[in-house]
Amino acid sequence: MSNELQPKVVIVIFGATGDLAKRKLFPSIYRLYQSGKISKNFAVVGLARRPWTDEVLRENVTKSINEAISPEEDLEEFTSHFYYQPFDVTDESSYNGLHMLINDLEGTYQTEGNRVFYLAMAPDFFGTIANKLKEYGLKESAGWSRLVIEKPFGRDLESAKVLNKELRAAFDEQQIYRIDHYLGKEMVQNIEVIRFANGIFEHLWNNRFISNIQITSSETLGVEERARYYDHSGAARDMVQNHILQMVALLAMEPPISLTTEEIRSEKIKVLRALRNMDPEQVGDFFVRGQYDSGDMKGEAVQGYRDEAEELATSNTETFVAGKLLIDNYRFAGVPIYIRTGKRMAEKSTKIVIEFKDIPMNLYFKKDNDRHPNLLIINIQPNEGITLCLNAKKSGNGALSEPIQLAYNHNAVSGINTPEAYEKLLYDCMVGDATNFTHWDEVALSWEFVDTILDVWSKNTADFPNYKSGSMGPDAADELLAKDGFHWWSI
Ligand SMILES: NC(=O)C1=CN([C@@H]2O[C@H](COP(=O)(O)OP(=O)(O)OC[C@H]3O[C@@H](n4cnc5c(N)ncnc54)[C@H](OP(=O)(O)O)[C@@H]3O)[C@@H](O)[C@H]2O)C=CC1
Ligand SMILES: O=C1O[C@H](COP(=O)(O)O)[C@@H](O)[C@H](O)[C@H]1O
Repeated sequence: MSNELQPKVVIVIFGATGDLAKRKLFPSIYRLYQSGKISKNFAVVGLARRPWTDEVLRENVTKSINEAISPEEDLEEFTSHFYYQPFDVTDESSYNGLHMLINDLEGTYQTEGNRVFYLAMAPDFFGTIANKLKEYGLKESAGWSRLVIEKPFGRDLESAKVLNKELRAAFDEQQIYRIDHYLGKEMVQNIEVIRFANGIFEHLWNNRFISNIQITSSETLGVEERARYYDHSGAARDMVQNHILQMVALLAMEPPISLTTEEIRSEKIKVLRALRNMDPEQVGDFFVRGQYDSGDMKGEAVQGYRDEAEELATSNTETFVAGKLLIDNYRFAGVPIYIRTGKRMAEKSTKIVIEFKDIPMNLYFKKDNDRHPNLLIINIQPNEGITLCLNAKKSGNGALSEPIQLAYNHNAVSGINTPEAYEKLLYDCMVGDATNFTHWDEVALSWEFVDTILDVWSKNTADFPNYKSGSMGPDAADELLAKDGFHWWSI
C-alpha cells in the first residue's frame, strides 16, 4: 500500500451517465474532496454515448451531489475538475481521443500519471474495455493504473473464468479491483475488529460455543427499474455469490498472521474452500428459493414480481434465497450458518446474529422454550452497531432472570458522517489497498458453490410466487431452521 494519503489521480468513469455514477460515484468523489482525502490534483473524465458536454456533466454531478448530500458550499470549483467525452466503448476510434484527453489533464492537474479506470457499465463490456485500454496504451503511464470492476463478475463460474482471462490479458491481478460494496460497509469491516480485538468473543468463536450463525439481508424495495438485469440474475447471483459469502468468509476465517491484504485474503479463501459443496440431490434440503407476490408494504399495496414488467409475467427467477451453509474446518465443523436475503421483505436491514450454546445446566431456564441464549448481533444497516443479549437478575425478590441487552450504536459514537461504502472503496483503490476488494480465487470459489444450487434450480420450475410482499419470505425458510431446532431471530 502506498503511503500517499492524498492521491493525485485522473479517474475515468465508463458509464458516467448511468445510475451508479449518479447515485454513488459522484457523491463519493465529492466527499473525498471535501474531507481532504483527494488533493486538488485530480480530474474526472466521464464517458458514455450520450452527446453531453463538460457543462452538462458538471450540471448532472451538481444535481446528484445536491440530492445525495445537500452540501452548503458552492460546487463550482469541485465540478470544474469534471470533463465529458461522448464515447462508445465498442468504437475503436474513441480510444485515441481519450488518451489525448487524459494526457492533457495529467499536464493541467499534475496527477503524476496515476489513473483509475472505473467500469460502471454492463459487464458485457468489461473485457472489451480492458483490452482496448491496453491496446491503445492507456494503461501505460508514468504512474500507476488500476481497473475497478463492478459486479456482477460473470453469471457462473465458466463465464467468470472467461471474463477473468480477458481482464488478465490486459491487467495484472494487483491492478484489478473487483468491487463488493458490502466490504466497504463500516460494520462489515468491523467484523474482524470485533473478533480479533476482543478476547471474550474470539475465545468463544468456534463450534464448542456457537450453536449457529444467522445472516439476514432483507430489502423492502422490489425490482424497480432493473427488471432486465435482475431477471437474468436473481437473488443467488445478485446477493449470495458476492455480499453474503463475503460476510460468511469474514465470520469464519482464522485470524490472519497480519493485517495485510495477502494474509486476510488468504484466510478468506480458506473458508470458501472449506464451504461444503452439496450434491445436487441435497440442494432442496439446504436451500429455499422464493419470489414475491403482491402484498402490503407499510399500508401500501404493492404488486407481485411477475406484474412488475411485461417480460416478467412467467418468470421463474428467485427474489429470495434462504440457505444453510456448513464450513468443514476444525473451528466451524457442525455449526450451521443460515443465510437469507430477498426483495420486498418486511424491513430493510442487514444483520448477523451469532447464537451461543446454552450452559450445561441452566438453573434459571428449565424448559427449552424459556431459554434466552446469549446472542451477539452485528447490526450492519440501517443502524450500525453491536448488541449483546445476556441474562440478568429480574429486580425484586426471588431468583428470576430476564433477558437484557448491551447495545453499542456506532453512529452515536462516531458521528453520523461515517464514510459511505463507495467512498471508502474508491479511496482504498487510489491508495493501492486491495484488502476490501475480492481476489479472483474468492470469486471463483463463490461461483462454484452457487453454481450447484443454480444448476438444480434451473432444471425445475418453482412454485412461484410463494411469499407475500411485506413478509419475511416463504414458510420453507422458517422450516429450514425449525428442523434443526432453531428459529430466525427477528431483525
Ligand atoms: N446502480 C446500482 O445501484 C448498482 C450498479 N451496479 C453495477 O454497476 C454497473 C452500472 O450499473 P448502472 O449504472 O445501474 O447501469 P445504467 O444502465 O444506469 O448505466 C449504464 C451506463 O453505460 C453507458 N453505456 C451503455 N452502453 C455503452 C456503450 N456502448 N459505450 C459507452 N457507454 C455505454 C450508459 O450511457 P449511454 O446510454 O449514454 O451510453 C450508462 O452511462 C453494472 O455493472 C451494475 O451491475 C452494481 C451495484 C449497484
Ligand atoms: O449489489 C446489490 O446490492 C443492493 C443492496 O445493497 P445495500 O447496500 O442497499 O444493502 C441490492 O439492492 C442490489 O439488488 C444488488 O445488486
